[in-house]
Amino acid sequence: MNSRKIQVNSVTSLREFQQYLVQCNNIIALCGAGLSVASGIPTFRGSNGLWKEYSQIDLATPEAFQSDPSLVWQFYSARRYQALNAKPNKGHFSLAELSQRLNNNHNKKNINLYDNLYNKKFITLTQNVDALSLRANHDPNTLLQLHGSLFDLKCTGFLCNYHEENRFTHPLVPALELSNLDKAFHSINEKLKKRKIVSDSQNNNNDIEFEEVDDQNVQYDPVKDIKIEDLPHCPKCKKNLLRPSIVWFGESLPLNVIDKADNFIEENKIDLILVIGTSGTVWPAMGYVERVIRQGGKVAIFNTEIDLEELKKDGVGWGFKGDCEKLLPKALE
Ligand SMILES: CC(C)NC(=O)[C@H](Cc1c[nH]c2ccccc12)NC(=O)[C@H](CCCC/N=C(/NCCC(=O)O)S[C@H]1O[C@H](COP(=O)(O)OP(=O)(O)OC[C@H]2O[C@@H](n3cnc4c(N)ncnc43)[C@H](O)[C@@H]2O)[C@@H](O)[C@H]1O)NC(=O)OCc1ccccc1
Repeated sequence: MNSRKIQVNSVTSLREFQQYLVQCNNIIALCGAGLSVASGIPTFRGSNGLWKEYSQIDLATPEAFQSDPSLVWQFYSARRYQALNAKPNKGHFSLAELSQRLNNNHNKKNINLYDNLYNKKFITLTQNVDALSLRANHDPNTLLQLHGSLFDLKCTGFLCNYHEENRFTHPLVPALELSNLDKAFHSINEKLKKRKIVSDSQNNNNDIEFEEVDDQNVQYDPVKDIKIEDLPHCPKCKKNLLRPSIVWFGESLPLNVIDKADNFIEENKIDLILVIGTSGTVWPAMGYVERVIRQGGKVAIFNTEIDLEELKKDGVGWGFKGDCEKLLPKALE
């Protein structure tokens, strides 16, 4: 197939993609928020996307945590609660099944012949922090959480390397108890809006009047101002705050994760990268697609929004337009 010919959503493209898939030896899946939409987790930039409501800078940076750990903890505690109450969807399960099938074929009896013959390798690079791929029983050795997880915690102390995986406790501390998720997100939004108004007025040095909102008829509880001592603290050094072990903007990805991904790409000629439910705006995550294309590998995009021009320009391979929860099981069967 000449690389310029782009196939989108046609039966032929699906068959052609599947014929190519079975010939591939080394495959990568790069996932974004679109993969978890069917599990009820909002995207970041979609219509009611998180970063639509709030700016990353206010909540997903070390500076934001430094200046207002109470607000940032309430934001991540609410997302943790949301992810805890979510369930993996068929999109997560089809990737997990592929990881179990391809990576464990050495010691399994019931594998079909060609899987073993071709000794295939598959890794998933997820930008999602909701741990739903793990809960879908994806092979943990080949699932790389590029941006960390809502369920990993680490100490903020420079000299303390404490970290824990905590997938079940909610709330982590009584002060982070939240009555209603939407209300919690709404109140965080209100607080940031107010803060923005204040900062805008200061910048344009005009003083502002806040018409006092009498809270009782406003259906949301204002963001709590949780005292530092009531926030999650490190049980080891007993001094410093714990923080979500999430990669915030301006922070490096986990080095062990970068190394594993780099080694996989350097040691294997990657035949195919599945780009699933991501807007491709965050780096260095998107750099992996470029590296596969540079290696001569093909790209298959699964997204509700497919920009054909972009596809044509890159001459990537395939674009499957639609909900990845429906597309992936069919494409990877
Ligand atoms: C915004 C962007 C321009 N900024 C960056 O990329 C920055 C800066 C930067 C670095 N290099 C650059 C190069 C160029 C430009 C900018 C940069 N990168 C960083 O800061 C990175 C760190 C980036 C990681 C930030 N953390 C996240 N998450 C954790 C937090 C949290 O979650 O709160 S990023 C976060 O946003 C990203 C959201 O993107 P998507 O997942 O794609 O979601 P989005 O909503 O955008 O799109 C959803 C898509 O799904 C589709 N969809 C919707 N429904 C469905 C459906 N049903 N089915 C299929 N598809 C669907 C939609 O159409 C859409 O396409 C994810 O990565 C997510 O993890 N760190 C760093 O560079 O550090 C340096 C360094 C290096 C060494 C040492 C010290 C420092």
